[in-house]
Amino acid sequence: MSTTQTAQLMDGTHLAKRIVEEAAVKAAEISHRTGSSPCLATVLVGEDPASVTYVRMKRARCAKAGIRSRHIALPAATTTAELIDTLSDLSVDPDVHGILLQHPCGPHIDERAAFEAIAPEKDVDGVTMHSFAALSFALPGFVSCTPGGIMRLLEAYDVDLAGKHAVVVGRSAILGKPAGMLLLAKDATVTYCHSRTTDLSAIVREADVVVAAVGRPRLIRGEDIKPGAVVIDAGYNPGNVGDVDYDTALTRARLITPVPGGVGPMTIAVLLAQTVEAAAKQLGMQRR
Ligand SMILES: Nc1nc2c(c(=O)[nH]1)N[C@@H](CN(C=O)c1ccc(C(=O)N[C@@H](CCC(=O)O)C(=O)O)cc1)CN2
Repeated sequence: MSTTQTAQLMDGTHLAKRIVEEAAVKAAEISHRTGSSPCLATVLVGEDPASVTYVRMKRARCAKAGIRSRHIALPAATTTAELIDTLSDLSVDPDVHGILLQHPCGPHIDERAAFEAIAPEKDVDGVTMHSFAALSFALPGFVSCTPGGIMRLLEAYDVDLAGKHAVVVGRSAILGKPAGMLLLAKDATVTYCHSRTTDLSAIVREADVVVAAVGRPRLIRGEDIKPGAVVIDAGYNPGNVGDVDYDTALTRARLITPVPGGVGPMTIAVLLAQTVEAAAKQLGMQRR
């Protein structure tokens, strides 16, 4: 096996920076024209260290872009009903334009019920059924942030998806499932793989585009990457290790997202862009 890198890296850090800069310009314009700056409410249940870090990163980037954030830290013992009350209050608060409920909330929480308490017009994280339905019908709406970021990366690197075989590994409601629907909307032929899939390797070997979105370090074997494929690694694992065996995949793929510096920064950039869009709409500056 050759150990020479053939893949071009898809630089999520660079593209995300550009998207955040654009969001900052729009946020300033909103503030100037309406006297009110966009505001994102971040809701965190418990103190899972990774979630604390992600929320901190989101708030720091909001601050840089001139987007206000209001943080609600709820104890780990919060019930589903209490969480729904908090999200319902934020949904009718005119000073809040976007709402983020950080996932995961803990095993005792009915996360689906909680997400549904977010008003669709404030669902800047694209997690409600309303947003998922809009995305599935290719209608305007907020997309789930990581899949939205993946699509922007594919577009930025001129990946033509029509007729391509896209294999999405993972079927979570906020990542795998919507990623597959967005790829389908671009005329890719989409195969979903999951924990009950038999012979994952055989399916991945047929993929022109692989989206790895399970959260299992190096699940996708580098040898299974078809030469010339596009590899999107959306796995979040401790220690910044992706779902793809990166070193080997690098020698076979045409394009690949690094971890870190690929899909992760794009997730936050899309969140900010959608928060600004939500604020513009709610403050009467644009129609969706
Ligand atoms: N409500 C949501 N919960 C979760 C989402 C989400 O989109 N909405 N996504 C993930 C985690 N996540 C954001 O919440 C996230 C993960 C990673 C990154 C990121 O930028 N990672 C960097 C590395 C970070 C580091 O150095 O520690 C990278 O990949 O370059 C951003 C967001 C689960 N929950």
